Amino acid sequence: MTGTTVDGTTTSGTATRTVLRAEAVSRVFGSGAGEVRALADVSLEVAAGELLVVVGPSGSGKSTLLHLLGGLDRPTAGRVWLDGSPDGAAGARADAARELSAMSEDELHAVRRGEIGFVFQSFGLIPVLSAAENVEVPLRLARTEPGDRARRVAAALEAVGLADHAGQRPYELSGGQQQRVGIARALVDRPRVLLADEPTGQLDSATATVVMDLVRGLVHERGVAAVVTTHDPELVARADRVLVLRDGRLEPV
Ligand SMILES: Nc1ncnc2c1ncn2[C@@H]1O[C@H](COP(=O)(O)OP(=O)(O)OP(=O)(O)O)[C@@H](O)[C@H]1O
Repeated sequence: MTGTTVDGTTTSGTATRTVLRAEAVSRVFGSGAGEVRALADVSLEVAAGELLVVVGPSGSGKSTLLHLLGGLDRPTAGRVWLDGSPDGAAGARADAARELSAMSEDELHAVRRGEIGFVFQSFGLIPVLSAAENVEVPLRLARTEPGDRARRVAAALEAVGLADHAGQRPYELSGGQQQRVGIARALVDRPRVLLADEPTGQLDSATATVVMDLVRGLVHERGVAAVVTTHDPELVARADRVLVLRDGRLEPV
């Protein structure tokens, strides 16, 4: 299994690098009368440095899509690829693509830990740990050397404007600050993909805008392929591209 990336091209012809790709992905929960088709035939691509925002009403399948893209769940049909296309489309090299949806649990675990950063609506911080210790968690799991860990945690907190709050615990921080810790934690191990499920859902609209601007800046600066779901129409303006989900299907753009 290679870690090589792929060079593709967008429809506009600008050279980009596709990092994440879903091909005709469907997810059905339950069976018989209780069957729920949460996603139906969804295809998308996300490029390095691109902020893709997915909007849609409650129950339209946004979380389900993010779970499939992040290898937290497997599609009932269709495939999810990291690093481009399986068939050489758009200039991609076939041998560079890795099918997330076909990986073993161990492989998925390694990919999730090393290549994908997750941000959650409820922040997901560990209450007894300081901001710095929370950010450090992925580096500890990756067995990063302590000196390097300290440097990278400091840089990540600096990047989200929280250098002066490193020692504070989550309950001593505002909601917006807690989510900035969540973003620092998601990015500290330099993932190539960032997946954020309603990251501003618990924030007031002014704070939500600040947090989304921060995500946008970091995604562009670091060349991360990002997918963010939201209900908030204000945040759509921050997207490089917007997809609309309705009843598990992508609406035509
Ligand atoms: N584990 C599950 N078992 C059964 N049904 C599920 C499961 N997860 C999601 N669903 C159903 O799939 C559909 C899509 O749910 P999903 O959580 O993806 O929507 P969403 O767009 O993220 O909603 P929200 O904006 O309210 O978070 C819903 O009908 C939901 O009830």
